[in-house]
Amino acid sequence: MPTIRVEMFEGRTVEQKRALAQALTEATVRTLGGSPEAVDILFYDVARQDWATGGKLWSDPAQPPAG
Ligand SMILES: O=C(O)C/C=C/C(=O)C(=O)O
Repeated sequence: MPTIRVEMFEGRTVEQKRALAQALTEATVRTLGGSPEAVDILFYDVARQDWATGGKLWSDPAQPPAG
């Protein structure tokens, strides 16, 4: 069964997660076939202090551009 992991910043509402789960499930069935009951969606809420991009934590204040 397809299992889709969604890692995103914490703070999304349960309504947003419900809507995203529905949309991802529909897209998966449309693309791969099978039944919606075979699709699992796992949500992982990540704190901004636990996520870095380009070597910078998302919880840290943005730096002004150099120059
Ligand atoms: O919006 C989120 O929940 C996570 C976003 C991450 C990024 O925008 C990124 O890693 O660049």
